[in-house]
Amino acid sequence: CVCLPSVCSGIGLALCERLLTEDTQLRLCLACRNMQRAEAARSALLTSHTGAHVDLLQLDVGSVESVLDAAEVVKSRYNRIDFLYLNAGIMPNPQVDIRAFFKGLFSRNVINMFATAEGLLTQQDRLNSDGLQEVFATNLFGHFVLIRELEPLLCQTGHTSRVVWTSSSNARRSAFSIDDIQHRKGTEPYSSSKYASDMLSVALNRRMNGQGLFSSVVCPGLVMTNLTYGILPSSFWTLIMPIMWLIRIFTNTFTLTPYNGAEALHWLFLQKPESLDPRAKYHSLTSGLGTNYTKPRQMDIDGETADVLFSKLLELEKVVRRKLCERNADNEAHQRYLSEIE
Ligand SMILES: NC(=O)C1=CN([C@@H]2O[C@H](COP(=O)(O)OP(=O)(O)OC[C@H]3O[C@@H](n4cnc5c(N)ncnc54)[C@H](OP(=O)(O)O)[C@@H]3O)[C@@H](O)[C@H]2O)C=CC1
Ligand SMILES: CC(C)CCC[C@@H](C)[C@H]1CC[C@H]2C3=C(CC[C@]12C)[C@@]1(C)CCC(=O)C[C@@H]1CC3
Repeated sequence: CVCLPSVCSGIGLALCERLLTEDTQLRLCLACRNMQRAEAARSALLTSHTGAHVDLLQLDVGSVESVLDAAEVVKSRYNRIDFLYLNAGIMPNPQVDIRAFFKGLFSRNVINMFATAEGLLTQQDRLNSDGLQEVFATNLFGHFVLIRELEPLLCQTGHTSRVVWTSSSNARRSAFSIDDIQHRKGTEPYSSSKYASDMLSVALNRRMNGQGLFSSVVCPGLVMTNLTYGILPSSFWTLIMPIMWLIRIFTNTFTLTPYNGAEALHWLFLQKPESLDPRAKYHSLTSGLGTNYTKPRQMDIDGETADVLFSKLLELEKVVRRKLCERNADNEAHQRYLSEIE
């Protein structure tokens, strides 16, 4: 079984198409927060792959309660998970620093700026219903809790299983602080959460390879999806498309289509886990002539800090679970009270 949160659109949906083309016998489980969109994604997949086995699962990865409920359903449906693609990601209220953009345009750093958006992007985050920073909760913590809950299906004797994170070239060490893992204080929660997911992948490999669980990180490049249409309107992107094709000659990170962006995710599916580098980020790249390929680059991560992050996430998980239990007990008490005064 291949479980994919979240694939209603963009890179995730393109990956599903590619996986089904690769192996018609796959059993896919699309985990999405919006079931209408999930149904639409399933119909689209079944139109191009008649007879494919595609299940749906309701999952809001930004809510711990939803993650716990979804994990129960998965455990009741499947005996084993071979691949868990952790693809859900948000970038709320993005702001492009126009001044920094023009300054960067005439600097030596220009290619790096286009590849990583370093110094260009900030976001405004908020608290979710669990009291967590929303970007951290969605891009990292929900996935962490999901892996923890699905451990029995992922770590089975005699089998290897894979966790694959859709990270970003925007993940930057300087945006992340081990003393503020949720990025409560900064203005780059997206970059921080993606760097944290890179670290978590390293920590998972350090802890779980012995139990047959292998984690990898992917960067899809710059892809036109709902996420990028949230940064600048689609009409703008369409207008500057010729410039983007031109930039692609200098940086192969402008993969642009979801199909191209899913290259490294697809490539990883075909690799033996033992042959992969636990500290590499696998980049989807597209050449000026439109050829897709995957290239690993070493991540700027130290293993000890990655272990500290893992421990902090375990601690936070405990706290959130306790809060959830208290909230449910309160709700039950309130329901009892309401029925008594009826
Ligand atoms: N586009 C790009 O240039 C790049 C994208 N990425 C990463 O790629 C991944 C996919 O993004 P992309 O395809 O571009 O953009 P999309 O917005 O198309 O895809 C994001 C997916 O995440 C889902 N999602 C968001 N929040 C939640 C949630 N709380 N629970 C469940 N699902 C959720 C969305 O579901 P819904 O349909 O309900 O909104 C959607 O299916 C993200 O992790 C992103 O950070 C990384 C680098 C570059
Ligand atoms: C002429 C145009 C190409 C001008 C566009 C400038 C910026 C809006 C973009 C330059 C680099 C881009 C980029 C991203 C968003 C848009 C840019 C900042 C991402 C941050 C999108 C999400 C990611 O995960 C990584 C991308 C890196 C590059």
